[in-house]
Order: sequence, then structure tokens, then C-alpha cells
Amino acid sequence: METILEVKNLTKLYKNGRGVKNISFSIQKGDIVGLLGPNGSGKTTIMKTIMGLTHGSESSVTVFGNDVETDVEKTLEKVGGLIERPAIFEHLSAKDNLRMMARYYPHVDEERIQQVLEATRISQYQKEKCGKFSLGMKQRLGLALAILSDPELVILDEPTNGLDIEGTVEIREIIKKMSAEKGTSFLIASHLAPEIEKTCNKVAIVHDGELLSFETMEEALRLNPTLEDYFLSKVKDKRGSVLI
Ligand SMILES: Nc1ncnc2c1ncn2[C@@H]1O[C@H](COP(=O)(O)OP(=O)(O)OP(=O)(O)O)[C@@H](O)[C@H]1O
Repeated sequence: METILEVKNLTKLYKNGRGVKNISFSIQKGDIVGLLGPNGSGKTTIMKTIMGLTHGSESSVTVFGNDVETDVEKTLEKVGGLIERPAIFEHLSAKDNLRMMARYYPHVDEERIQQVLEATRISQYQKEKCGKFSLGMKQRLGLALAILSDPELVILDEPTNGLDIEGTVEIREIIKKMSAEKGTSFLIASHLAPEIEKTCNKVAIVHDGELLSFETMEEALRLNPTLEDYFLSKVKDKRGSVLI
């Protein structure tokens, strides 16, 4: 198995003392890893540190064997990300937003742009200015931007945020198809257990800045009817109480 991402003892504490402590996990080629945790548990902080957008204190994050702290550009060449809100130029069309992004990737041509517009089902709106897009359409464009360069690792923060049922299913299918057909690896943050359960083959439970567990989905569901039950059992183990 090829290790794509390795996070060792990631600690990032903000001045207010909040953040994440001692997070360790790894992603192998083709894995779809879900980062499941409630609001404020540290999911975005973990993703931002992996993408070099913020820096941990005692951590080591290696992507494709390169240390993210020492060589961010090289490390992130094969990584696509959608973190917090998609970075979209509202005065441009969806297609022009993709063209702007394509400037950074010599191998991305018009055919690839069209392919991605179709895969994310925004081709019918491709000429409209993005300022008029609904939240869900912006989210689809955010995913299109993240996968445009055909990255080997895609990092997505709440990718189905604002999407309707069909949109959620479509995004899930795109993720699974890329993993199965191309071996693309994914790290997906969400506070929605059913979504992570349906999409991912591994799950990391984050709570109050700590990693409570990192398991295959199969193992998580072995003694639990749903991922939600697994999550609650892990939180209960930590607190020694049924209250969460
Ligand atoms: N720039 C910052 N300065 C101070 N505290 C921060 C900062 N960013 C995040 N935090 C705090 O760190 C903790 C983890 O936040 P983070 O955004 O990583 O959580 P999250 O799991 O992504 O939450 P959500 O699901 O609500 O997006 C929270 O307590 C948050 O208030």
C-alpha cells in the first residue's frame, strides 16, 4: 500500500488555547477517509495544517513523502482542496473560474475543463456569472476547482454543505468513482455521520481537538448498527457518560 498522507502528532493551539492536540493518522492510495466531528472539534484546523495554510507546533505532516512545512509548493502539486468557502471570482463565469485555475496547471486543457463542468453538473450554467449561483451551485464549482488538475489527494471540508439530496448523491458518486477508477485519495470533513458512513472506507473521530479513534468503516460498523452509534460510543468512552 502506498502512503499518500501521514500526519504525526499534529498539535495546533491558537492563542485562546483551542485547536487540536496530538493527531496522528495516515491515508493510503485510494482511501476515502472521513474526518467526523462536531462543530469546533478541529476538522478545519487539521485540514488547513495539511495544506500548509496554518502551522502546527510539534507536528510532522508528509504528503507523498514530502514535509509540508519545508516545501509547500512541491508538496501540494498533487493535492486539490476545498476548505471552508470555495475561492470563487463572482464576476466571472464558472468556466472562466476554471480557466483561471487552469493557468497553474499546464496539463489542464479546455477538454478537461469541460469534463469537470459536466462531472459536477454545472455545464448548463457555465456561462452565467457565479455571483448569481446558489450555495449548492457554488459548492459544485468548489469541487470542480478542487478536482480540476486531477489531483492524487483531494481534501474537502463539508463538500455537501448546501446541497440538496440529488446533489449530495452526485458528489458522493464523483468521489467514489475517482477513488475506484483512478486511485484518488480523499480526506473529507463532516459533522454528518450518515454522509461519512455512505462515502468513506475509513473514519477518524475528532472531538474537542482530540482524535478519539481511527478505524476502517468495516471495523467501526462491526459492533455498531450505524456510524452515529459508533461516534456516540467513542464520545461516551471518553467522557464516561451517556451525555454528549
Ligand atoms: N483562527 C482561530 N483563532 C482562534 N481559535 C480558533 C481559530 N480557528 C479555529 N479556532 C478554534 O479552534 C477549535 C477548532 O476549530 P475548527 O474550525 O478547526 O473546528 P471544525 O471542526 O472545523 O468546526 P466546524 O465544523 O464548525 O467548521 C474551535 O474551538 C475554534 O473556535
